[in-house]
Amino acid sequence: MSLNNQNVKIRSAVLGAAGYSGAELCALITANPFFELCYAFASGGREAEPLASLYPRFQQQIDIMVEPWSDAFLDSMTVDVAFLALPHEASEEIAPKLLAKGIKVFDLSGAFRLKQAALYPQYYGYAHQHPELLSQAVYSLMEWQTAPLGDLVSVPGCYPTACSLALLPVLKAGLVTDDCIPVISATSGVSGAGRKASLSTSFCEVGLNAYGFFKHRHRPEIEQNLGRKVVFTPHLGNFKRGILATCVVNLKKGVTAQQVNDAFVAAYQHKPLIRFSQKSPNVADVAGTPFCDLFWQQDGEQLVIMSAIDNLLKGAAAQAMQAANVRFDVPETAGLLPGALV
Ligand SMILES: NC(=O)C1=CN([C@@H]2O[C@H](COP(=O)(O)OP(=O)(O)OC[C@H]3O[C@@H](n4cnc5c(N)ncnc54)[C@H](OP(=O)(O)O)[C@@H]3O)[C@@H](O)[C@H]2O)C=CC1
Ligand SMILES: CC(=O)N[C@@H](CCC(=O)OP(=O)(O)O)C(=O)O
Repeated sequence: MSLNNQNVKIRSAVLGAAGYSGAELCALITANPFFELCYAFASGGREAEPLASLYPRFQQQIDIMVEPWSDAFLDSMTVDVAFLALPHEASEEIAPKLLAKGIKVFDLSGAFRLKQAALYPQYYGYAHQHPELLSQAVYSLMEWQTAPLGDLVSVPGCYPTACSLALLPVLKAGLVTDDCIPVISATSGVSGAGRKASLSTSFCEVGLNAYGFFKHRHRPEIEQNLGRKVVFTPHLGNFKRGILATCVVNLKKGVTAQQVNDAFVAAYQHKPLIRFSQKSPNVADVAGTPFCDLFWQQDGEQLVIMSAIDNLLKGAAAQAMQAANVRFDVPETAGLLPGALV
């Protein structure tokens, strides 16, 4: 389906619009001349409310009601695409119903990211109810995606986006030793945990701590992307948005700085949402933007790669928008550049 015509807008719904990444999506769709935000939904458990009342920064910018979701909308709403910014299990339940209605689905949760259903109980804590969809879902790390996106698009996780964009250039270029297990430490801002209240993410509790040692659900996703084992340790930091990932690998003997540089240039020279930093990237410089900032330092056979993204944008909503732009054959950065609405 090609709709490269601003008069025929791609009719869109956002489920989970009351949450952090869903609200960002509402803003990006509104800013995109090729898409029309037709519906915004929250869970069934609340009253309809303007998005601008849930997020006052959208006053006089986005005029849409956030409605309580019910399956009745499956029959009444007319849209081309639904963006799901829902808990994993809710996405898993709702996505097949939308697909059955002929609606393209871009899912921001982890429900369809892993190819092996057997990993879901271990890393997500539940057995997958629709394993048949895992092979159909196309994973949209767009800088590396070459296959067509299809009807069910699984948008990468925030940490896997930061880490995979950092590591894939040198891995794909064959510069890393075969037995190297990349070591990744990544710190996320608190919006990574979503808008719902919880003690561990409340203002007085958050400092800087690691969590999820070896067991975090993003570990198998990163390993699936890289094709090798990793040691992945996420951290929670006391800032609102952004992820800074530090990735360490061993290079093959004799790999030069020029070869490393060339690998990054070859991978990203035509990728508009990747920026090379001149010094260690700072989450403050990517917050509110759809960019991934990369920086690397080499000492002999050791390479450290730093990656910074906004977890809610390049790590979620902007990446979904980027994929939807490509899926519907409109400019890849429509609605994303020059700046996201924040
Ligand atoms: N936050 C982040 O940095 C990132 C998040 N993601 C993923 O995106 C998804 C959303 O995350 P986030 O925005 O943080 O989450 P939030 O907790 O901020 O928002 C979740 C939204 O989903 C709605 N919802 C919850 N359950 C249901 C249901 N059963 N049916 C319909 N709607 C429901 C909520 O409605 P209500 O408000 O009424 O409760 C809310 O609007 C998650 O899967 C997350 O893993 C992906 C990348 C990064
Ligand atoms: C700080 C924080 O809690 N971050 C979340 C990850 C963000 C997220 O929602 O995960 P997805 O990218 O898979 O959707 C976590 O560690 O579970």
